[in-house]
Amino acid sequence: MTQELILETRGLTKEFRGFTAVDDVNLKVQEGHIHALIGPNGAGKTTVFNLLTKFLPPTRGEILYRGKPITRMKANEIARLGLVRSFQISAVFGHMTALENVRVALQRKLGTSFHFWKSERSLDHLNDRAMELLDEVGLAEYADVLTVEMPYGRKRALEVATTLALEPTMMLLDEPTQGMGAEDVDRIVELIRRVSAGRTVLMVEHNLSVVSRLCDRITVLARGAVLAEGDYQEVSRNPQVREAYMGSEAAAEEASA
Ligand SMILES: Nc1ncnc2c1ncn2[C@@H]1O[C@H](COP(=O)(O)OP(=O)(O)OP(=O)(O)O)[C@@H](O)[C@H]1O
Repeated sequence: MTQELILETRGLTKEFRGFTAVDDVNLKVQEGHIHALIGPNGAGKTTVFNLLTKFLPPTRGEILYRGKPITRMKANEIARLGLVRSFQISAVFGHMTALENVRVALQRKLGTSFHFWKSERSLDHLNDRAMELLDEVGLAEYADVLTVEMPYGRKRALEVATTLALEPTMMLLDEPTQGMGAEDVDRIVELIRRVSAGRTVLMVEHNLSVVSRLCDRITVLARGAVLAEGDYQEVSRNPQVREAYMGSEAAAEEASA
């Protein structure tokens, strides 16, 4: 079996004024996997995600994509290499229809190619492709609906469609099921499974049932460092992982008491 790494971090560290939020993290994501980053509150998941997606510069360490350093590249540069962060809902335009939003994403991908705009047929082609992408995420019937009028779960699916427009090799998803009811969660799980075919996915996810259903490999962070790594069976049996989660639950209960 080939075990090609697509994304790797070496000694990734982020300090905020002396506080180490991410501490010497060596992450290895295998090509084709759905890989989850989990951990109790404050473990550093979001900070790692923001380092990988270039929202934050690391204090130390390296990020490699397909063996090449991307540590100092910008978000749009890594997107061109195929490493794409799913857009936030705030980046989807509410006053546009679902179809128009996907079209804008496709246009963004085409960017500078001026010749493209000269032909009526290319615009038709753009519409066809946008429709295909909507269909892929189960939103064909929402094509002409204004985004602002779409239910929350459907907006997240639209966000995935706009990400797919950039033809990612690897997708980075930040809590894709956050704030969703059970029905939407199931739909997004199926969607991620479907769009992960032929791709690699790295996701930060709080919902452990989602992680157990979807992920090939899981990295558990605690206090900024990697606490455990393995498949769901392995990490959920790990006593240190259980303790880290229980500790944080007890702390949360205490805080809300
Ligand atoms: N910009 C910042 N300045 C200072 N400290 C920060 C900053 N961002 C994050 N931190 C701290 O770094 C630690 C890790 O935060 P992070 O948000 O990455 O954790 P998380 O695992 O995503 O948590 P949660 O599950 O609660 O979202 C926390 O203690 C947080 O307070």
